[in-house]
Amino acid sequence: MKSRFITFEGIDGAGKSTHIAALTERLAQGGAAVVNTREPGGTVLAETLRGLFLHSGMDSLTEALLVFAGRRDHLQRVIEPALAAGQTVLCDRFTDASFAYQGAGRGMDLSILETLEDWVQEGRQPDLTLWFDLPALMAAQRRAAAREADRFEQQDLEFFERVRGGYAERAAAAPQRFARIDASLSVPEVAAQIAAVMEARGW
Ligand SMILES: Nc1ncnc2c1ncn2[C@@H]1O[C@H](COP(=O)(O)OP(=O)(O)O)[C@@H](O)[C@H]1O
Ligand SMILES: Cc1cn([C@H]2C[C@H](O)[C@@H](COP(=O)(O)OP(=O)(O)O)O2)c(=O)[nH]c1=O
Repeated sequence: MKSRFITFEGIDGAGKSTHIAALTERLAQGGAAVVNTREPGGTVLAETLRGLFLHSGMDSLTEALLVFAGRRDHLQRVIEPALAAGQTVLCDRFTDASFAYQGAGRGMDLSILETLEDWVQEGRQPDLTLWFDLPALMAAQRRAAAREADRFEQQDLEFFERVRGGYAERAAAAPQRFARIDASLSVPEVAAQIAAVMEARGW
């Protein structure tokens, strides 16, 4: 079976988790072997780094080094073996998040992130990135209703609008890979957009 690497991106509270579950079921019904994973995290080592990343204060370069170290381990131990076995990998966040959060959000030099991306991924890119786009205010309202904020989620609306802009830049630079989903709509409407993207690819 043909492997597929699909990533889910967007600001916190955009609806990624909600739709990963639904897409997993849809793909599994179609006979795909689906691997669900996430970043930061996805391996024992990377989950340890995730704990540090989410809960300790640090500068943006340190954040990027931690998250790309975890990504390397995640690629080697989980993502590449699954793709080699013809499986479908659904990953909640990947490198676009580093460009959006550390780059656009925290102002880190994008050329350093590009270098890390080249070193760590050795050319590997997602086959499809579903970008859940919605205004920062709406995402904050959904988060507030749902859960307690972690270190990143406590940032202000301006930060999340910058992150959103970072995703928009990545999407413009890779229009074949990215599909923008209007995440401000209802859950069924968002699900319909995702289904249309998948159908357009024959998936
Ligand atoms: N389209 C939607 N409309 C309204 N609420 C939504 C929608 N999608 C998700 N939610 C709710 O918003 C909150 C954040 O969604 P979640 O899927 O956890 O986002 P993420 O994984 O992107 O942070 C959850 O309480 C979820 O039930
Ligand atoms: C993958 C990645 C995530 N992050 C941030 C985005 C999120 O705020 C946080 C991950 O938290 P997580 O709880 O996984 O996100 P979500 O709210 O979508 O469930 O880490 C980065 O800053 N850089 C990265 O490279």
